[in-house]
Amino acid sequence: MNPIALDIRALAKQFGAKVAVNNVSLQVPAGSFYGLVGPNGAGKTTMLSMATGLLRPDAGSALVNGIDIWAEPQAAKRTLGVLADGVRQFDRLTGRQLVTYSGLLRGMEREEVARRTEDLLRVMDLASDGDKLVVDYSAGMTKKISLATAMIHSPKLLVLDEPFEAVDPVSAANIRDILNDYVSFGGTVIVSSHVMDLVQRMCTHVAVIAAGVLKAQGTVDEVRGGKSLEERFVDLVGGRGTNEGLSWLHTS
Ligand SMILES: Nc1ncnc2c1ncn2[C@@H]1O[C@H](COP(=O)(O)OP(=O)(O)OP(=O)(O)O)[C@@H](O)[C@H]1O
Repeated sequence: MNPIALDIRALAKQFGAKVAVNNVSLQVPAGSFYGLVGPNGAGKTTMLSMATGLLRPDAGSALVNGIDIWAEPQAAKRTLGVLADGVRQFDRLTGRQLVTYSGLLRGMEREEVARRTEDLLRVMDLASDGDKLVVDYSAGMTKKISLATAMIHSPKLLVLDEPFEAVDPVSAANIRDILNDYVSFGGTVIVSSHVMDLVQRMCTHVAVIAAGVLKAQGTVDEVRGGKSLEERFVDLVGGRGTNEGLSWLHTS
């Protein structure tokens, strides 16, 4: 097994004059539960999109389990499951059809796909909505069905952009259990999140990114250095604003 599940090497991306990701290198150890945190617009989605073959970088490369995602996309993607942020699903399919389609697309046997699809619908608490069109799903249901499509082929590495956003607490706890179990049996998970408390409790490692630049990476304990992750995060990304607030919003 490659000791580095995701090796991000000097990735860079600019949109017009805006530098979204500025020469970021990051090593995600195999078997880790890796959190990626940063303020809004920090470049997390852009970096993960480049590292998973969704967005072509201006410079740099990314190796998934030792395979260059842009040089050998098919081989690299075989070992990878991705929950992308804001990418549209084929939402005229039902949830059951979408997960099934995702498994068949990966070249899996139909019977195995059917078995895993039912398992995934059950653990995502979507069994009774499996025959509903995805376009009619709520935001949280869409997130959960997208997660199911990312997991059906049992990849070695799961890259999940904001997997808990819009998901109810019971479903989130179920998903956390599944991911913990997956990691304890050798899988690697990368999650981006804004919830510091969750990352501190759930992850073994964390990277902090702000304004396209990597500010810190390491084990959660190394990065937080005796403080809470939230306090450390505020230190690293420049602290809280000291503006005067919105006095016109005070109604009395
Ligand atoms: N397709 C695009 N065209 C132009 N600018 C873009 C594009 N995608 C991202 N950006 C810009 O790049 C920067 C990084 O955006 P990105 O979505 O990667 O941030 P993020 O860390 O995922 O933010 P959030 O936590 O709010 O989801 C932002 O300034 C954003 O406006």
